[in-house]
Amino acid sequence: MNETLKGLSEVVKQRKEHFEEGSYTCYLFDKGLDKILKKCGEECSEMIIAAKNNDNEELANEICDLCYHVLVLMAQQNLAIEDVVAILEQRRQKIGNLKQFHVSDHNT
Ligand SMILES: N=c1c2ncn([C@@H]3O[C@H](COP(=O)(O)OP(=O)(O)OP(=O)(O)O)[C@@H](O)[C@H]3O)c2ncn1[C@@H]1O[C@H](COP(=O)(O)O)[C@@H](O)[C@H]1O
Repeated sequence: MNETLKGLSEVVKQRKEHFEEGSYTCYLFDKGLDKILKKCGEECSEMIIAAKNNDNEELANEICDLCYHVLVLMAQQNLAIEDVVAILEQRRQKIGNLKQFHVSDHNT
């Protein structure tokens, strides 16, 4: 798993366990699920607009905002990043195998 995402996920989980003055993450946990969901929706819309405007610098920044808020959502719901990555990995292997199958199918 990517170290940056893993590190950020750890910080977010720590913020859920221990209050820290001035922490935006603590502010989100304090507000609760509705606020976190609202922020995920908002950041998702901003990502879409950045893509529509063909602004890749803005798009990258909005994707970062969205990833951060999704990590907060996962911590709020007690969903471990490892569990999400495991599903991605299963899909990667399954789809990789399917492609191999189709290629060998064509060659026979
Ligand atoms: N990656 C992020 C990150 N991305 C976005 N944001 C915050 O998300 C907010 C989104 O901006 P908006 O203008 O949409 O929202 P706002 O008007 O500030 O706030 P709302 O009232 O709308 O909630 C900003 O305040 C950003 O600072 C983040 N805040 C924190 N992190 C990471 O989380 C770590 C812990 O941060 P703290 O919890 O603040 O210590 C940091 O070191 C960073 O690595």
